[in-house]
Amino acid sequence: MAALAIAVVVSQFRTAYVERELSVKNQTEHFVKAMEAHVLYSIQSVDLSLIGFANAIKVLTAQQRHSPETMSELLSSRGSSFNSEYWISFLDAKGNAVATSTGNNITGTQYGDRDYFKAHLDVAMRGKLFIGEPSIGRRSSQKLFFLSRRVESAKGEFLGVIVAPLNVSRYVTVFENSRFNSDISIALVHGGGKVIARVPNFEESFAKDLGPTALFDNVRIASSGTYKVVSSIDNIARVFSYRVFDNLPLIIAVGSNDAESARLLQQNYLIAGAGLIMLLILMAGAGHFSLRTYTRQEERELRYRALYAASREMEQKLLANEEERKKNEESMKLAALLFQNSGEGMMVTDADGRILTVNPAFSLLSGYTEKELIGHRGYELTTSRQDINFFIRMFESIAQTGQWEGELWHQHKDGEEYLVAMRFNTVYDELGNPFRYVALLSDITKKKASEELIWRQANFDALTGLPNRRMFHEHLRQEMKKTDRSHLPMALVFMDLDHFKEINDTLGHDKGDLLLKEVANRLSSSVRGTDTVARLGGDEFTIILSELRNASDVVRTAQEILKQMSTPFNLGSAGDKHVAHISSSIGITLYPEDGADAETLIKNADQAMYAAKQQGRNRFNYFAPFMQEATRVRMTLVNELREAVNHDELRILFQPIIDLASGKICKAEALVRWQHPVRGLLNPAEFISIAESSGMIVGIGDWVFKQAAREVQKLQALGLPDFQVSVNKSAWQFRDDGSNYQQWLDFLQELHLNANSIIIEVTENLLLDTANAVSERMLAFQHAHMQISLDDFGTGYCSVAFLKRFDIDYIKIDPTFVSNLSEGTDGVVLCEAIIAMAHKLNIKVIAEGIETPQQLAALTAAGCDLGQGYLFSKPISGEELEKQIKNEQSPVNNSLDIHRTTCE
Ligand SMILES: Nc1nc2c(ncn2[C@@H]2O[C@H](COP(=O)(O)OP(=O)(O)OP(=O)(O)O)[C@@H](O)[C@H]2O)c(=O)[nH]1
Repeated sequence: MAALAIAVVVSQFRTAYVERELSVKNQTEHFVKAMEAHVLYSIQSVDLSLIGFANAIKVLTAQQRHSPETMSELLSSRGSSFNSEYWISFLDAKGNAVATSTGNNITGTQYGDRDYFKAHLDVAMRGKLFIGEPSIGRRSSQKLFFLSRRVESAKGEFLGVIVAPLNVSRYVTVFENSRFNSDISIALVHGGGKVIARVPNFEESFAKDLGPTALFDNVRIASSGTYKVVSSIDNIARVFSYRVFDNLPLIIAVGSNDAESARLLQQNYLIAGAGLIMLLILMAGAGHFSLRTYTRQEERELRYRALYAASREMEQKLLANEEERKKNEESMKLAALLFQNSGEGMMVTDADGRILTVNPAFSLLSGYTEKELIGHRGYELTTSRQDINFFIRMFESIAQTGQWEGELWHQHKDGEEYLVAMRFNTVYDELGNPFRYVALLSDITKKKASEELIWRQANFDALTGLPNRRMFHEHLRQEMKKTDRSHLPMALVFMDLDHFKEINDTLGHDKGDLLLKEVANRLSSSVRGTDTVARLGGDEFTIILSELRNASDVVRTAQEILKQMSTPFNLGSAGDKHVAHISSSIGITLYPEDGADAETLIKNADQAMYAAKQQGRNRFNYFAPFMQEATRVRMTLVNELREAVNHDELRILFQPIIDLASGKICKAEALVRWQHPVRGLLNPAEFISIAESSGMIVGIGDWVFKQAAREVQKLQALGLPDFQVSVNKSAWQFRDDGSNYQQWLDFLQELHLNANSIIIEVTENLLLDTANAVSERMLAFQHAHMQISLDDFGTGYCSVAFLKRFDIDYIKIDPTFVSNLSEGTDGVVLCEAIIAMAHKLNIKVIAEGIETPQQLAALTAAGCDLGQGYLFSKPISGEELEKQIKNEQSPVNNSLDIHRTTCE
């Protein structure tokens, strides 16, 4: 039992001892934490002010930085954010005080010897907080320690130190209030060894060097810990817990005196040694002690818990603030980084618009260094392209909204002008007055140029530089609106060059381009500067004659354009003379008379132009409503003709050509007809021009050629191996790429026909118009041994030289000459002359439109070789032709009879 009792007592004693030790340790450790939290919190809030001021000073001019008034104003401007426990001073790069937030005059006081000033001379301190050793203030005589930061320019140049001396008494008060037990000591110690604040015995301990004490022996081993030592300050044995602040040269040490506990502990030992009798009492005493110890423990625990809760709260607050501080610091760093490294130019000016700082991108943009720009006004960089009103509007916007955004021209240091996109923002002070202006700029010269290029490409014709169709439509709508307001009429002139395709074909596309450019120039100079000349495409141009005061102006302009277009164009250079002759056809519509909307107006002008073409070109035409009807009819006909080709409504007829010497049919001209379902049989005059303008002529021409070839095959098979059929080939077919020429030859081969079974009939004008491409095609036909016949001879201006040049086989005297053939008239003389000339050139002559025996007689007398006309036969079907030829081959021959009768 005794053994048991002793074991219980020892165990109890041990438990109490361990508990006490643990509780003292816990208590000091928690104190340490709480105090550290408090100190950190206070330092952090001061440091935030330091960072803010360091950044503010950065953008000041040197003059402002050295001005005690300016600096004092700046430093005291945030007076509300700190109280008398600390103040903020700025020391210049030599350690001389410039100004302080208290407003006291400290200018010139030297602080160059202070540890914090010396520390900041080293660039390694950039962006770091330095805590200086505690000392007595040089002017305030207060017990202080110092928080400080290096101040640099944007380029990293050392400008001085911003320092916050902190009165340590604030810590003394806090520490004192936190002590619930006079045994407890709390000390904040600088990493260099000196005591910043300590309770108790603050006065004696301030700035005392603890470097050689047990505290630093322990600090050198670990950043936190607990040890027991007799204090060198008050000679009391304490359990000390300490902790070195993270990243700061500060240590907090809390000591707890456990003398009373030690005394009670000793009692326990005595009782344990008094013997068994006393065992129960001892046990009770131990219990009592235990109870008392517990009670005191509980008390302490409660106070500790309260303190711990407060410290946790403080810790959490601190953590939150620390996070905020870190965030602030981060965003400031980020802002500084952005400022330095941004590709966008940045400029900060003071409230008067004087440049305080610019970033490297701005220097790159402007060509000026920051140094060269500081003190100047932002607008000095702009060019005269902006007028005073531009700046007035800009300043108004800034004054009203604090912002401005827009584009303006700047001039680079080298003189070159560049366009910038600029955003202006105002930074206000606490009173809401503009404090700084921040401008962000980027060079958009190239972007603008390419946007402009895209815009030009979308709105202007690349060849002539005139507005294109799109731009024209826009102008037209605007002008129509103007007319609606002014009630002054407006005319739309639609001009299309005549036979421009032939310029391309004969002179080449490049010369065609040159001509179009020159046309654009001539048009522009034929109208007023306010009129719009546009190129719709190809050889189509439009002119808007706006706000016409006089109706005759339109006629005069149209006439001037006709004149300008028919004046020869010199398209060559000095050594290469190319003169092109052309003309134009013009259609005119008036707004609002001829159309209420742009589309109608253009469509009607086009119709009027088309009518001018139909009437023979080189003329102008006003739009008239009947043209709409004509257009409608034309469109219907185009559609019907398309159907006609598909529905086999085309017919081919043959008009016999008679050898006047023998009176026999030796050739025939193939003539196309359209068996219209409603209108009956139509002559080519009624649909060929439609076929040409719609491009259907090519297909129709091929079809005619094949029908003619098949017929020749049949006729030759009748025993006339030299029989020939002529087919008309329009200028359109020649203008076409001519690719079907080889197909025609292939087709003849398929039918086992010689190429000269077919005669190609062309008109005089084709020869006149052609030079290269068309003549090549003509020669190609001849090369393949097809013969060429020149239709309508005498109606045009074909010269003898052309006849030779194209090696023409036949000329056909136009029916107008033949109808004039009565004895003694000019007609006879003309026919005789044509025939004589043709024979001289080895060309045979076919007279067309012979209707009377007299005509036949005159032509035969003049030596004409061949003839066709109603006197012999109307155009007839292939079968009828075959029949006639068969008839001829029989003993009774009607044609010959006619011939004989006539000749007799
Ligand atoms: N050189 C050149 N030719 C072009 C250009 N654009 C279109 N053309 C040609 O211009 C010609 C326009 O022909 P059209 O107006 O249809 O006919 P045209 O020969 O003038 O005859 P009409 O208008 O009936 O008198 C076509 O041959 C086009 O290939 C261009 O930019 N340069």
